[in-house]
Amino acid sequence: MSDILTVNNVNFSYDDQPVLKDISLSVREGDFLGMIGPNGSGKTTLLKIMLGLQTPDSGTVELFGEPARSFEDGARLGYVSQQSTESDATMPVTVREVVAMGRYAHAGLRRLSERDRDIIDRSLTKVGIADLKNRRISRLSGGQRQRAYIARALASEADLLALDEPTVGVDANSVEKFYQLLDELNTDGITIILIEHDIGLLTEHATSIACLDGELYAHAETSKFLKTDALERAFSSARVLSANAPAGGN
Ligand SMILES: Nc1ncnc2c1ncn2[C@@H]1O[C@H](COP(=O)(O)OP(=O)(O)OP(=O)(O)O)[C@@H](O)[C@H]1O
Repeated sequence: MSDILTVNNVNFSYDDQPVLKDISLSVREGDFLGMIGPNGSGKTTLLKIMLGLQTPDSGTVELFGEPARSFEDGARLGYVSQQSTESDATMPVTVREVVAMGRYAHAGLRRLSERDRDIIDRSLTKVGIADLKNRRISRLSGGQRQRAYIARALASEADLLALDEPTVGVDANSVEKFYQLLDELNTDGITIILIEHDIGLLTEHATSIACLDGELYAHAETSKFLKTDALERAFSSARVLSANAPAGGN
């Protein structure tokens, strides 16, 4: 399998506050990469840089062989950001309309075709919320809403799905079902990058794990990662880049 995303020597600061230091890693087609690290360790920032949504101070990122910042085929990417930051969560649109937005990445301004509508319906069914399609997105639970955003990515026929702590506030039973869905999508060939604080879930589902706290402590296949001391170092040591970094915040 070839690399679809490469990060080379990336550094990033917010104002004068260093957040990422000399990060290099690659993601191969078909990977299920889990990213873990303490609060405020730079995971969300790195994910945004990987997707070309934020520009590093130095270093390069290539997405599907192109510089990530100028990558234009948004339909190939599905990004499910932290729940609170989704702006359409409060808009008066139905679940089906949100999912249809993924299809407009292909259809542009033309009317949706029979095939487009079929793909939208299949995406809703795949994530298990077909029965909620006429409900307003704002009336869904957090877990249901995350599924709607994944359906939107499926409708755009994304090759890469990036999720930032998608199951925060979701009950344990639904978390397990959610991860089963991710496993299925990964088996279907979709590459997944996911930020998750639960190492147990990553051990069970991710094919590789990256641990960071400003710098990258380790990135390896899951079984090899578990033999490293990366988690211990990242979660027990003082902050590498700044002892005063505030926790959390996005
Ligand atoms: N827009 C911003 N402006 C200034 N500082 C920011 C901004 N966004 C994040 N930060 C800071 O950058 C650091 C890394 O934040 P980031 O959200 O990438 O970490 P994270 O590992 O995803 O955290 P969490 O696990 O808490 O979600 C934190 O110290 C955070 O306070």
